[in-house]
Amino acid sequence: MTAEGSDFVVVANRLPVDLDTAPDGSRRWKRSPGGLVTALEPILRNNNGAWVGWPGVPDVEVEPFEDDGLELVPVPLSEREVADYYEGFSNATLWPLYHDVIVRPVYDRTWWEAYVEVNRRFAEATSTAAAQNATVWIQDYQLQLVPKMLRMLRPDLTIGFFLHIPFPPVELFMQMPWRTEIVEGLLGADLIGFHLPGGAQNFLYLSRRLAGQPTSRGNIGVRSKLGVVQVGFRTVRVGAFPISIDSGEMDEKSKRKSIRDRAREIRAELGDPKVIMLGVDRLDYTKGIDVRLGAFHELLLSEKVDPEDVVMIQVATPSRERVESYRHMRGEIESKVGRINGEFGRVGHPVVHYLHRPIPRDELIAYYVAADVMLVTPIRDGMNLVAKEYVACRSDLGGALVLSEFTGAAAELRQAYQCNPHDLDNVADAMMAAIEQDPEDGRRHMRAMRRQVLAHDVDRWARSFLAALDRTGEDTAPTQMVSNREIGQATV
Ligand SMILES: O=P(O)(O)OC[C@H]1O[C@H](O[C@H]2O[C@H](CO)[C@@H](O)[C@H](O)[C@H]2O)[C@H](O)[C@@H](O)[C@@H]1O
Ligand SMILES: Cc1cn([C@@H]2O[C@H](COP(=O)(O)OP(=O)(O)O)[C@@H](O)[C@H]2O)c(=O)[nH]c1=O
Repeated sequence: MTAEGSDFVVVANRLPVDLDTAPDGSRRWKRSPGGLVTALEPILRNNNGAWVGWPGVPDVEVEPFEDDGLELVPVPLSEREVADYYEGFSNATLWPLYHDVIVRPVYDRTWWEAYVEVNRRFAEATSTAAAQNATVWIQDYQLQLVPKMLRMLRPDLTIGFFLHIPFPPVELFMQMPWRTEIVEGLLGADLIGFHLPGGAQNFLYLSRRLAGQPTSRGNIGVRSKLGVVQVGFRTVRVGAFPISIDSGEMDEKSKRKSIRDRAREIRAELGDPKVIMLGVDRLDYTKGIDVRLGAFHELLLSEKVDPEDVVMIQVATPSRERVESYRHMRGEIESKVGRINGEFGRVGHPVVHYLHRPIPRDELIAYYVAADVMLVTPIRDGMNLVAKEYVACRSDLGGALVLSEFTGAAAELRQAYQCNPHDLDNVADAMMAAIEQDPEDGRRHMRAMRRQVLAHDVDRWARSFLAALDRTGEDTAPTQMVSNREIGQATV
């Protein structure tokens, strides 16, 4: 970053590095492996870029610093703010509300006040980091007020916002006591991106309804046919840009001899079962880990699968452990695993292998290569990158993907064994179909899914969003608009 600031700034709840504490108490920065970092890093480097975010631990004051050509701007959070803004409003209010109210959202004024205060701090840090006329890209539900706050501080900036989780329909969003503030906060951006056209369409409707702004008519497309909200003299674009992974890198890594050897070793360690089923998730109630365990249990009880032939590995990375609903769910899942193993396991041969820790990247790829059936059964998920990673790792065209219809990925991976996670029989049937798939059909399905994932990688996602953001300043032909007056004030 020059004294004048950076020309391209990414703003996210977390920095691309976390401040890690070693056992001896010393601290060092540890790079996060996430797809967002991989996608944006080259763009940031080539554009004199900066990243504004929280260092991942409370109560640390760190000055902005350069990391490998990238300017990092830490936003400190106190212990109280982590509790109220991150664990509270972000993950016990917004997260459940935006994921179909799977658990009941908590609406707490103190949390809301912390959310406003932290969003303001992010907006101020970004305002300082950005050069004149810079492009700023704000990420996700933790920072929905930043677009408006930042526009007030810096009207010269081009501002994009991307939501990584679903955007709920009016029937659910109207629960939110601060619903108008959130919609107006987002409308500070020039372009607002969602994974799916449905989320974008929900937002257009709520802009009309809550902010009283006229919006475009007609359906929003995928990376095309953007919607429009007219906010005074400003035109805000709304679009669908499904995120993806670095599929080329995953594909390349999965072909390495070391990974393939490790995959064989994993199968041997499991006692060479006929079928390995795999789940890889953060331990989150949205992910439907309980659903797949329940369906597997039914298949064992009905003797449709033999515990001598089929094993399941469930990786469940610790997540948001101080939030009550996460603690509760952990207990439920672990007792279900215990019950299945108690009923169907043998000494030294559990049927469900449960790992409650993060798995390093290369080991994860070896799991994907080893797994005959990948289980992705969320009740609701913005995208689900794990489903795409599995497909990217199957250059052998082996394996089968069981995929919930309620993930963003389901819109692209049509050849998966799709299922309704609310219908246990349907999930069990999809699991059976995947276990018993005809190898030639399996190869055909996998080939089609790989074509989709390899052609639409995370780089394409970032570029398509940024190209659309770049065009927001251009004059376009007038769009047919609809205002609140025309639709009337519908009730929830
Ligand atoms: O930062 P945490 O609280 O530990 O949570 C991790 C991230 O979880 C969420 O991921 C979402 O984004 C993915 C990529 O777009 C998408 O595939 C997935 O469906 C979403 O759940 C969250 O949105 C991130 O902000 C968190 O950092
Ligand atoms: C369990 C586990 C996961 N990963 C990596 O994390 C992301 C998860 O992304 P997804 O969209 O599926 O879901 P959330 O963002 O968590 O809601 C994916 O890239 C996984 O490979 C990991 O690296 N290590 C793990 O143990």
